[in-house]
Amino acid sequence: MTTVLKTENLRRQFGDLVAVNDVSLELEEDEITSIIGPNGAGKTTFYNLLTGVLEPTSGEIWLQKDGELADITDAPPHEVAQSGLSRSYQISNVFERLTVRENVQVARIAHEGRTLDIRSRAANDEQLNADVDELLELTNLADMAEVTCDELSHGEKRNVEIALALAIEPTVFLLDEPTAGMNPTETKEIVSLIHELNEDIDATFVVTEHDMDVVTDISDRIVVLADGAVLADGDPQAVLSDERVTEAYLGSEAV
Ligand SMILES: Nc1ncnc2c1ncn2[C@@H]1O[C@H](COP(=O)(O)OP(=O)(O)OP(=O)(O)O)[C@@H](O)[C@H]1O
Repeated sequence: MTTVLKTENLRRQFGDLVAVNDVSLELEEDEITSIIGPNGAGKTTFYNLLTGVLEPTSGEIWLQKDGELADITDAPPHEVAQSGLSRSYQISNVFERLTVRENVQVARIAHEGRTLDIRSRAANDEQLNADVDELLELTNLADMAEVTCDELSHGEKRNVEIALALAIEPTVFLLDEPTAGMNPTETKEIVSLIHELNEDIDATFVVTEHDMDVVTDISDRIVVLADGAVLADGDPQAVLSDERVTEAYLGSEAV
């Protein structure tokens, strides 16, 4: 097994409150890991640390790049993304007035713009179009490529957000509550898309999700955070039948 993302004693305090408490995790290539926990457990803070949105109080973050783990602890968000850690937000992040295709093109150009000069960009338009077509196919958006995003349903927009996150060719893909605000049909569709993507692309998925049916369906591994620390970690059945996990959720809202 190859470790693609590693945290070592990762900690974040807000004053005296320890939101993430010395979390050490190693995430393995090609696995879907769900990070769950009751409200206030530290999931969002942990994600914000991984993506460079927040600076850790202490500890380290390592991401696989070119076959080696690189220290990204102090990298700002754009550098973290450029290094291969991509995040799809639960809050809609698309340009409403652009078509689906244009949105994906913009994301792809923004990614390539960091690595190619203008002359080679122009020469690479064909490649760009091929890459965009592939991203649209992967995310089941080929049929609605020319539709402007303000005409899409909530579920369809989520697919666009996923396409945008995939445009940077991530090594690790963080999905932040992918089914939030979705109806049962949309939820089913996004779950099957996650399964398909896991087969089709070479990325490791990390998911935070409140819907436990979804968590059970998609996860190879579940990590439970409680009070900022890892309470349980491992095989979904074992973790979900762990009494400590049930207790952690007692008294908090249902997951
Ligand atoms: N910017 C902040 N300033 C102060 N306290 C914060 C801040 N952000 C988070 N916290 C606190 O840190 C703890 C962890 O919060 P966090 O949002 O990471 O949990 P969560 O697991 O994502 O919760 P939820 O499932 O409700 O979104 C909570 O006690 C929260 O109040």
